Amino acid sequence: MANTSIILRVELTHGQVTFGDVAAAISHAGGDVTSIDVIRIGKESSVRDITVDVQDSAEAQVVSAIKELSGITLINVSDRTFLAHLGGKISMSPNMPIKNRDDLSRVYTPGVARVCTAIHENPNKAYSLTIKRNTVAVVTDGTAVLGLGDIGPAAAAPVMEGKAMLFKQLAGVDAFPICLDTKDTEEIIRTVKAMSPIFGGINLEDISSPRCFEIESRLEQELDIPVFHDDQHGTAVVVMAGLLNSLKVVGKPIESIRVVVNGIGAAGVSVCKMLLAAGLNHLVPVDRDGAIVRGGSYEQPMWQWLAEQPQVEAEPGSLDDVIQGADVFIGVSRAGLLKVHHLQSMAKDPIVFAMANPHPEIEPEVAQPYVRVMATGRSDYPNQINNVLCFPGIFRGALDCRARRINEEMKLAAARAIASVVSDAEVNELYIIPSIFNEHVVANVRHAVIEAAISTGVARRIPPDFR
Ligand SMILES: NC(=O)c1ccc[n+]([C@@H]2O[C@H](COP(=O)([O-])OP(=O)(O)OC[C@H]3O[C@@H](n4cnc5c(N)ncnc54)[C@H](O)[C@@H]3O)[C@@H](O)[C@H]2O)c1
Ligand SMILES: O=C(O)C[C@H](O)C(=O)O
Ligand SMILES: [Mg+2]
Repeated sequence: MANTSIILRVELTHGQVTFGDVAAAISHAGGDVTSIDVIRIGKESSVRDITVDVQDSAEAQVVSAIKELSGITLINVSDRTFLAHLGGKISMSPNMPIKNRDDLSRVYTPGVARVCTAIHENPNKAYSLTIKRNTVAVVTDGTAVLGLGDIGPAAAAPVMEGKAMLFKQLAGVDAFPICLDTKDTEEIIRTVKAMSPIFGGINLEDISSPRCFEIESRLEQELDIPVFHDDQHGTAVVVMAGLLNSLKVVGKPIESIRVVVNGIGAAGVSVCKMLLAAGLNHLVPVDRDGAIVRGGSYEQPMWQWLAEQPQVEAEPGSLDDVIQGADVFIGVSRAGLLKVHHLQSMAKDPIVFAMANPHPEIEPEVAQPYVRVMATGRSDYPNQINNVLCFPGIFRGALDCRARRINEEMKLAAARAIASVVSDAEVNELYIIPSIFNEHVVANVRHAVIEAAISTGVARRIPPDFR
């Protein structure tokens, strides 16, 4: 169940109520007091900020429990998550101060003109003389934002800003959120191409399927910088990493397991492709109308591609049917679709990756008694399978070696690099995937990605540590 942290600003009238009464009321209503700040102490009353951890569902009870006490006035309730978003989460800052006319004439007219001319004469110099070498556009149209669906470009911005923060903090990449007010495939392609000169890479984010496949493949063909749809490949890379380690826990080889992937959209298609490339022999892709079966005929080209793969099962059925006997469930669909009776019908030692965000296909507390390995996309449970483990390091590597594209070899190398951060001695049910704060993740992914880029001939520069 999700926890929120709220701050209650209260005025307590001395002699009528004690702080102990307030703490007891909060605790009784399901909240957990984590800190108290005194804002003002007066003769008659005092004002305090009380920070309370509370489950989403109990927030209203905590607030009304406070209101019911006598001798206390609730001045304000603020939510720390909203406070963290005030004014946006990122900003731009110059690399040097402009202190005098001399500085001005170098960074701006007239000095800048010589630099412009140099780039005009040799466009490659854009990499050494502009932000292109380190800048990624995080592009969305707001049509598949987390599992919230088509909420539009403005509402998508907090996710894109969050991705930009993570790019910078984890990998030093300067990423910029671009939220486009169009859902038209051709217009998105045209716009991204038109703005590409300043960027060293394009991270497509939260664009719904099937348009995302066409947008990505066209941009990949038409641009000479890496284009990477994070929800497809970032997710597949991290799922692969988590699965490699989970299979060690349960002692099953990938060749013999049966995997159900629920939700064959952007993330699901790429997850299926990567599983097949890694040697999976029994795959059941499921979308809203049930299993996508071998030999079936589908309008959506990627579903049709799946229907032509020999490892995809031919037996039709709903999730209820096909989950029976499955070793692994991978959910990249919607909240709440997986039930306890599904888990009970799976093979021994079930592995469940319920990755819909922000609410998984099944809540971990509910699933835990029936599964051997449980993972979600969220940071507040163990085993966070989230594409944030991939995109910072993969772009760090691609930018450092000026890769033309991010190819399959680079993705597989990234998956193995993430998995290898957890050693065989460490791996267990609650630790199949490293934390995003593990300092080895980005470094290992970067290294593996550059190595793969060099060996497959897509690197246009050999970074100093590889010479
Ligand atoms: N943890 C992660 O790193 C991560 C990464 C990417 C996506 N996700 C999550 O996965 C989900 C899907 O993301 P996406 O980008 O692929 O979106 P998408 O819109 O491209 O795909 C979602 C798919 O789920 C299918 N679906 C809807 N209802 C279904 C049902 N009842 N049964 C089976 N399938 C159903 C849709 O038809 C669609 O094909 C979202 O919740 C997203 O937050 C998580
Ligand atoms: O944004 C995330 O947390 C992961 C993923 O990109 C998603 O769309 O859910
Ligand atoms: Mg996403």
